[in-house]
Amino acid sequence: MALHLILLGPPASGKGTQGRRLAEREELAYLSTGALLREVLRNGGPVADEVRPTLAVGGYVSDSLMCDILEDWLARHEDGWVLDGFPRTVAQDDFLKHWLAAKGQAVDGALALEVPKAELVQRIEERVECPSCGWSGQTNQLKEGFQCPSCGEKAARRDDDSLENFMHRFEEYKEHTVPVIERYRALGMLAPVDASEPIDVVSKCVEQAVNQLKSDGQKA
Ligand SMILES: Nc1ncnc2c1ncn2[C@@H]1O[C@H](COP(=O)(O)OP(=O)(O)O)[C@@H](O)[C@H]1O
Repeated sequence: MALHLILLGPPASGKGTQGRRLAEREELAYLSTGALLREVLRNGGPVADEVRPTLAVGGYVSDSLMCDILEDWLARHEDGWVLDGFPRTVAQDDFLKHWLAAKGQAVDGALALEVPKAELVQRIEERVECPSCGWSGQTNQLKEGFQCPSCGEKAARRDDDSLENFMHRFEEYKEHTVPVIERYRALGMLAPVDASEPIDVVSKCVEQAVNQLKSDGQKA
């Protein structure tokens, strides 16, 4: 069954870590729109110039550009996916629904990772990412010499992980993404997950939530 799952939650709630694990377990494609945008920045060009000022201050990139990027990615991944970082606004959610509906498909469910703000701030201070393979985690997970535990290349803090930038992203999240979460909750398609627990515990909860979403889907 080609599952279409979306992962919602504030910055640093663990969407990258859990999204990758979930996609691997379910044999689905995985997209982190944040990682994709950071790759665009590294490669340079007109799109990089367009998004750089927004990313630098923790703002959301325009819906039209994000939908264009997604349209291209979705067309290349038709066998099911986990989306991390999209839809981040109600307009992006409308786009996704229409895109899937045109193919006779729909989102199967949304997972919302929940973490208190104070804990998010702590995580941001310790967060690192591997520019080579996209792995994301905490500094204490790195191997000696700041090496990525997944591919061995050098990991680094993200340019946008200053406290000020996080605060702006968090406000954007409350204003634009929480309404998306409420939409899925109202539809009975939201699985909230306590993501303040250790990584393996959260993975287990995500697995249970996805199994529940699958069996709900079979009953519907
Ligand atoms: N769907 C999207 N719409 C608008 N902006 C986005 C979207 N996805 C990613 N971004 C931009 O990329 C940044 C980093 O995203 P991400 O890596 O998911 O980090 P986090 O969830 O920790 O903020 C966001 O703060 C935002 O500026």
